[in-house]
Amino acid sequence: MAQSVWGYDSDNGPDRWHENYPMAKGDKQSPIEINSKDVHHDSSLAPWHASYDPGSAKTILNNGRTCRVVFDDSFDRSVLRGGPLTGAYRLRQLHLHWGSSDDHGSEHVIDGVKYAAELHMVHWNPKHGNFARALKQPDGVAVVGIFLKVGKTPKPEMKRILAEIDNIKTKGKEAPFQHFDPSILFPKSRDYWTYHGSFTTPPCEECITWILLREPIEVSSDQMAKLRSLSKNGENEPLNPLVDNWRPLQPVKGRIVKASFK
Ligand SMILES: NS(=O)(=O)c1ccc(NCc2ccco2)cc1
Ligand SMILES: [Zn+2]
Repeated sequence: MAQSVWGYDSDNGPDRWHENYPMAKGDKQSPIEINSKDVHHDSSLAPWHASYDPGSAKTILNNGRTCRVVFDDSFDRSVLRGGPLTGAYRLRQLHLHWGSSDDHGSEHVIDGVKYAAELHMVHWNPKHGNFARALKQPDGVAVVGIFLKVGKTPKPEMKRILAEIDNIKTKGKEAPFQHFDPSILFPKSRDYWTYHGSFTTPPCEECITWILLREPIEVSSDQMAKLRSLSKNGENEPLNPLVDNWRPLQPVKGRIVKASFK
């Protein structure tokens, strides 16, 4: 019987990840709840800057666990700098986590508020040579997290990603996705929280400097429904909707969350 690959179902979900990925029980795991009363305003925190080359966008895929856009990270082509980071981190991919309804789906929770989805832009530190080595370092990876809040108006900048979903409905499907600058997805404000944590999926390595944007972007309920039309299953398998691909909250274990704003 093939070992059940990790996922979000009862037999392979977050409570069992530690069986194959021991880091899942570490003391710097993500996501966490951000409680504004416990946050430290750090006036020394610099603003962060993304300079992304739209030509670095390559493909969009459904891996059965999320929808992911992949970028060319073979040189410093699309990079994130500043904020809590030292040096330029290369953009490797972006993906999302979402719920089965609009009232939940984000991984991080802010003062008890769960958003409908959370978008992650994953960057790695080239001083470590490659992504595989970077994920073994505490300063190896930086993820910008953007919350998606359901409102009356659709987010136009999400339309290209959502339009591509019809071509990647089932697990393993991939399509070209070019000429895309993901910084169009950023909200107006650059305010952020930052803390040290982990991948929110296996291998759960504690290599991430999280940069969570305070201002959510607004999407429509129809746009969320489009995201939920993705399937976990492969083309000729029974329908298994790709929803609720979020990890539950993990223990903060004394970590300090810093805010760039008062
Ligand atoms: N949700 S997330 O932003 O923390 C995140 C980001 C990237 C990975 N990558 C997983 C991986 C590690 C080695 C190969 O592939 C996993 C999770
Ligand atoms: Zn993620």
